[in-house]
Amino acid sequence: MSQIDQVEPHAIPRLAIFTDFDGTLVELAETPDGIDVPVSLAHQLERTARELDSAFAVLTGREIEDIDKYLAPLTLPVAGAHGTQRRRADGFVETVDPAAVLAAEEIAHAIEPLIETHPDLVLEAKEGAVALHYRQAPELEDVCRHAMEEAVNGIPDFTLVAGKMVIEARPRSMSKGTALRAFMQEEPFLGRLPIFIGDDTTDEDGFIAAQELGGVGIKLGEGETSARMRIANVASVHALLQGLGDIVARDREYERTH
Ligand SMILES: O=P(O)(O)OC[C@H]1O[C@H](O[C@H]2O[C@H](CO)[C@@H](O)[C@H](O)[C@H]2O)[C@H](O)[C@@H](O)[C@@H]1O
Repeated sequence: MSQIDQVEPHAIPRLAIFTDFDGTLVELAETPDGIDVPVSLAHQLERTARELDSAFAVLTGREIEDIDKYLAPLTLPVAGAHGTQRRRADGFVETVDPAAVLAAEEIAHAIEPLIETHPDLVLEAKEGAVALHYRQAPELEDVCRHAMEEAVNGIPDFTLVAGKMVIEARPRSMSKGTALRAFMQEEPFLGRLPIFIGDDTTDEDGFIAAQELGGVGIKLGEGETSARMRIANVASVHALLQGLGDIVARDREYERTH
């Protein structure tokens, strides 16, 4: 037994951890499919989730099936497509609003001709959301914004959000904030203190929700934010998750042995 194991731990609040995916758990890449996801990531997240009694969820702009593909065989609670999709901790997948699915299809359809003209743009047609990426053609940012504005014009239930080299359309009523609040009303999140870690403007709703529920938002990198805390980079996020898991494990071990 090391010296630290003999020191009585301070009672830490029971935590619920929520994290963004791109730019937070994995480094950004030129294209959505180009990300490098180390095999060790799923192992690390599995361990952190286990220490937190599964009160660990990913809130992402990607679809749930995309996250599952990158973290297989791990299946976590996930809110996908900016809160449009949600898989609860008990594995139940909520039905996506059919009106949102149809509207997203309509928006994607309207953008297709632009992609044919500019093959460097990437269109992601998701269940209930649409992303138009211009990372490989930054000079087309305004063209993309105008095209997306026109595409959502006449769909009052949808709004646009600007992320990192991407313009996304999603239902107005859905966000990472609504998803975080929904998780927090359910086991095993209920009664815990929420922490949300993210890097982008699309994470702001999540920071605000976590903080309104008494928790903390942690912003990775620079830029204006509502988050009360900051973290430097993806490696630091991995270290933080590992460290929080270690603290909870140590508390549990201390209770077991004293
Ligand atoms: O909420 P997130 O998990 O951060 O997802 C936001 C979007 O991430 C992806 O796009 C971003 O990452 C790509 C890969 O690094 C990068 O090429 C792109 O420029 C970024 O915007 C994803 O493709 C989108 O569907 C997510 O909404």
